[in-house]
Amino acid sequence: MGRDRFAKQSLGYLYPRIKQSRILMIGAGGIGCELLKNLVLTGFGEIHIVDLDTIDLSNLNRQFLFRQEHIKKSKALVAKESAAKFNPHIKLEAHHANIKDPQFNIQWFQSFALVFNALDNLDARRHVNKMCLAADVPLIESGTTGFNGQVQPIIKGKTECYDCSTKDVPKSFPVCTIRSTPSQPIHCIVWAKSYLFTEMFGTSDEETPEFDHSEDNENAKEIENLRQESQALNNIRQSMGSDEFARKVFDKVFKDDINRLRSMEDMWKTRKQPNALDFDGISKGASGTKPSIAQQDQKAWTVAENFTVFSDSLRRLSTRLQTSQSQTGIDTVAPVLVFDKDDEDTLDFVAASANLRSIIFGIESKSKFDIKQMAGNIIPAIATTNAMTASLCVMQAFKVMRGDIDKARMVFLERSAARVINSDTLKPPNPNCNVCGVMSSTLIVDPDRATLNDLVEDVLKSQLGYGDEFSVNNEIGTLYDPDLDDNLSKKFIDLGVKADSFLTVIDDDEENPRVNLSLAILEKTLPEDTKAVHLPKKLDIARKPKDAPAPITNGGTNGDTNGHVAASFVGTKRKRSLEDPENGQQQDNKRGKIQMPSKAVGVQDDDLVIADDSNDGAIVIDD
Ligand SMILES: Nc1ncnc2c1ncn2[C@@H]1O[C@H](COP(=O)(O)OP(=O)(O)OP(=O)(O)O)[C@@H](O)[C@H]1O
Ligand SMILES: [Zn+2]
Repeated sequence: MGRDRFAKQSLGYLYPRIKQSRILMIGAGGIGCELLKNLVLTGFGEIHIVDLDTIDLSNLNRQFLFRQEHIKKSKALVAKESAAKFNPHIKLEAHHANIKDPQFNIQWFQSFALVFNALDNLDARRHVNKMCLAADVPLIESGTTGFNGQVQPIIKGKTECYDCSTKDVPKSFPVCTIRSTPSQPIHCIVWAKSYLFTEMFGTSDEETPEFDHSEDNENAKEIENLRQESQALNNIRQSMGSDEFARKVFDKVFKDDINRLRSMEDMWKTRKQPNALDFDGISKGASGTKPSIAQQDQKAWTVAENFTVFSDSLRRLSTRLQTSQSQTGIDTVAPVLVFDKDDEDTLDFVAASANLRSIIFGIESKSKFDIKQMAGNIIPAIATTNAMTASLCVMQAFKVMRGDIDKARMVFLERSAARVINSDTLKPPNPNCNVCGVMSSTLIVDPDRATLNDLVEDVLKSQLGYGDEFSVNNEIGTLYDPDLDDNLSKKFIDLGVKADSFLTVIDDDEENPRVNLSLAILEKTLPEDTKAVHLPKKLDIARKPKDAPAPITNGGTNGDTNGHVAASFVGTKRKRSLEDPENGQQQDNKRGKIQMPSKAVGVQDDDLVIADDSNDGAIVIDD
């Protein structure tokens, strides 16, 4: 019996098309492993897999294409090898890379019939959404969080895109709660992970996404105090490796800082006063406790046990940092350590430090296991949810491939609803969406000659008839508007506008503005006697609908919502959210104005100025 007999029977005329289709799957993690198995067994002819990560022990419980012997190997490559065994007739291609790498440009996306997202972060999702819109390739977006799952087919011009609705924000906490008045274990965990660990082993001037700066006026004093304390900790960091190091750190954060806080009497009128810890007393009591207590991760440790794990992990981390520092040349950037919930040394340090702080403030201590979940922002990933979601992705893909867009659905997996699987019709594109509610075109640019002025004068004003009120923006901010004409004479390359990047033209005409114009840069050497910037074909740009819903600002979507393709999971989130360094970089084209460093163009000596970066949202947890 042929292996494709049942597929042929159930898919009918679609089957030959599936067999000839070249498709792309991004992410080979929880959903990706299940999805790849489905795609291979369905018989898609050529499948490309992109994943930037390597296999971790913690993936093995649910990412069934991976085994113990694959740990530390490329997810994309191992997934390809494992899945190839299910169906030898399929051509599989693995890319161990970030989907944002320039090699994955619009032309490359255009070579696929369908794209599947099996990602875990907002930034990559938004990027793929944009690329699929630019390439006009249907995208099946998916995500899971615990028992919840969601699948969203996205088709340019016909359905909402990933960015048509606003997304959840990551949790952050007022600085004063973290620094002075913690009242929950999470406050102490954030302090240990984002403040103490970073000050000791990381780069201390990092912007901490878990700190809410939205009330910075009120918090200004707290922030100044925190800065002074950081400076003092930095001085202590210089004695890393000495016998006195553990005592110095301990006395600073668990005694001196606490005593200073205690002396601020007003603060404790309505709250329980914290109690400083005594190094010598605890150290004596901990003399019989072995560092192996750190392996007991299911129980809440005693003060002595926390002290032992704190001292031992401080020593382990110090040795690691000093070893890598000694192996680094003088000219290179000093190495730092980064918190990773799967890195035992960093987790031990954060768990013990957080618990010692909890003890000081009379807050319940947590087990290392619990702290791992909280510090890693984890809602446990559930294999069954991933498997069900992956199967729903394929079901929706069939509808898209048949051209039955009106039958395609946004599908939800939920625990709370009467039915586990629920669906909703796909909404039309939001006309005010900054990503898809736009006119798209390529812009052909001669990189040796093209200036911003060529775009503004020749193309936008002369050819397309824009008035005076409009701006030209890229991912970082505004390059041109009526009040910012300094960049006009600069070349695209000096402004960082490269091949395959995007420019957005926003019409600010008060009467009848055009929809946003998204220009994908295509570099080409053009004959000297032709214009250095031009459009490949004439554009007829629609005007913004007058009665459209309020514009989506995307303010506050600076964090990962993980599986959340729509607002239905608001309030929940999984890991990677706070660690993702690029969260939300592309969220708002108009967030800041940019003047390029003059060195690049040899005019004046301006520095890079990014102003008005005020759109980052935050959920504030009350004390
Ligand atoms: N920009 C990107 N380019 C390519 N792959 C990406 C990108 N961002 C995330 N991924 C991949 O998407 C996958 C998402 O899978 P999943 O949500 O199961 O995460 P995981 O890292 O495998 O597991 P967990 O985070 O639960 O330990 C990961 O394998 C991750 O490496
Ligand atoms: Zn959209």
